[in-house]
Amino acid sequence: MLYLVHMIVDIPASLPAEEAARIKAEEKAYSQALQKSGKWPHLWRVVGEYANYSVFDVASNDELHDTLSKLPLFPFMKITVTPLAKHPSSIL
Ligand SMILES: O=C(O)C[C@H]1C=CC(=O)O1
Repeated sequence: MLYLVHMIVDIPASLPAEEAARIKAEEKAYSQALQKSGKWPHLWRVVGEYANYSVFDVASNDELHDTLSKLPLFPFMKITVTPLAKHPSSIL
C-alpha cells in the first residue's frame, strides 16, 4: 500500500545543539535504511521549509504507524498521512 506522508519538523530551540545533531544523525541512518529496503521510495524536501513529502510503500496502516513512530525526530514532527489508491486514468 502506498501512502503520501507530509512531515513538518519543529525542534525546540531549548533542545541542546549536540542532542539535536545526534537525533538528526539517527534520523538520517534510519531513513536511509528504509529507503534502501524499498519501504520509503520517495523523500522530497519542501522548498524553503524544514518539511518533506514522502511516499511510503508498506503493507498496512499498522506498519506505517509503527515505522513513523520510530522516526528519531517523531516527537518533533507534525505528520499528515494520505493513503493512495490507483487512479483509473493512470497508465503506470
Ligand atoms: O529532514 C526531514 O525532512 C526529516 C527527516 C526525514 C528524513 C530525514 O532524514 O529527516
